[in-house]
Amino acid sequence: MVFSLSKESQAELQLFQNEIAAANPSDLLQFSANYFNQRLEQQRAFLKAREPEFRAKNIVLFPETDEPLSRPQSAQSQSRSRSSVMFKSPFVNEDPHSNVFKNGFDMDPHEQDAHQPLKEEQQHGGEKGSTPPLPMHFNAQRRTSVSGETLQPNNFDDWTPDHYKEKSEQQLERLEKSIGNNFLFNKLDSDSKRLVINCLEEKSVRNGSTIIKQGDQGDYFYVVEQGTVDFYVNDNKVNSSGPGSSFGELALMYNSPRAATVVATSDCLLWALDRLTFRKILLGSSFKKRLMYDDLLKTMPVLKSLTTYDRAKLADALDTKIYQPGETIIREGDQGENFYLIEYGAVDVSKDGQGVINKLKDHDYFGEVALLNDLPRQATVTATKRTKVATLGKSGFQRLLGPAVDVLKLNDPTRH
Ligand SMILES: Nc1ncnc2c1ncn2[C@@H]1O[C@@H]2COP(=O)(O)O[C@H]2[C@H]1O
Ligand SMILES: Nc1ncnc2c1ncn2[C@@H]1O[C@@H]2COP(=O)(O)O[C@H]2[C@H]1O
Repeated sequence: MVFSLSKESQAELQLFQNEIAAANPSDLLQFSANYFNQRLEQQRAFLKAREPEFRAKNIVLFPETDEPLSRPQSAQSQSRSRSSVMFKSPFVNEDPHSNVFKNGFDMDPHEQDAHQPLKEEQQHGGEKGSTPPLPMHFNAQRRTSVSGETLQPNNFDDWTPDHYKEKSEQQLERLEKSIGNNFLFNKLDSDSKRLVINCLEEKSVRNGSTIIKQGDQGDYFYVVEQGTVDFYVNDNKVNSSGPGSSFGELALMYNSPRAATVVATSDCLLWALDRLTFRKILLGSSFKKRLMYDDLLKTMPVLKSLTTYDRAKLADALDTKIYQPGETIIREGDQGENFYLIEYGAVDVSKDGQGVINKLKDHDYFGEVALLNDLPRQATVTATKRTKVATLGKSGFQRLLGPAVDVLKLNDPTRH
């Protein structure tokens, strides 16, 4: 029998396949569970924000149940159900998701599932301003995980719906022009993009005013539509940026104080996104790489001197590769293109005529000698176990390692 899937289902499956191809998960079931949980939570967040609109059309998205999901729970039952939705992987280090959510971000466990991988653009949104079509047999309240607790609508109790305001056609047009192609939005599916756009708040800022003060708590993430801003760290100007750029993500990502002061250097038109929407929607998509690599970069001794900002920029430029035992990663004499950070695994470093001269493992690095000295590869590097590496291209190596380059030079194994 031949099954014919709807276009929507085919698109969904294609996106899912893309995610698998990109992440190459070692634990496929874990990955799939997290992925679809995330999809469902996104859909729910989107619908929750638009609930009044649906109600006006007599569509009940979140019907009352006999056993209200929002009832207060005993501490014991809470902790039981929380742990059951965490989808703990038996492969810990090898699960790409375990790195994303190893509590390194001080996240509420309720928030964690929201940051699993997202998918590329999906084409099933309704027209602008109209109620999006619902799948047949749609039930927004449907359970999503073993206990369902993480994804219940009441998890959005702290969601501030007053931030959600349908944008006018004119505002949408402006947004599309100024930030529609921004990397922040490229990775969002149409529902999430719409949700984020409708949660943006327009802010006009006068030339010379301070938008963010270093050390303050983070409340909003900003995208610049018009104007320019300067960034100061400890009163030293470190950066400036203009239309289409964004700032203010670090404090929201890491729950840390603002890392810089941001001052308008002309009259500015900004779009501000509240912390919770940022964390629920943007963090797991647009900033996915930062989450993925944060643990690795924070624990690598050679990168100790980098600031949070440096690490974030570095993470943006990294890619993941997995090598099987016996696979050659670098061949002696070749031209150097990448620098490698070992997330987990083991490699042998060998030289023609000398055999194995070094062994490297988790959180070590290699491939720097050719890039630092503009030389051919000085040794062959071969995986001896399944090895996951983060790679950094030559131009990123030269731009993004900052003070870590001095440490690499000092430790150059060919120096003596
Ligand atoms: N060199 C820099 N160091 C720290 N923050 C910077 C730098 N350049 C730009 N920024 C931005 O300034 C923002 C200040 O607030 P956040 O720390 O939330 O996020 C910060 C970054 O988005
Ligand atoms: N003793 C060593 N001699 C040369 N390369 C080494 C040695 N130990 C580790 N390596 C790594 O092996 C890598 C091979 O490629 P590169 O020469 O770019 O950079 C080299 C170093 O990162």
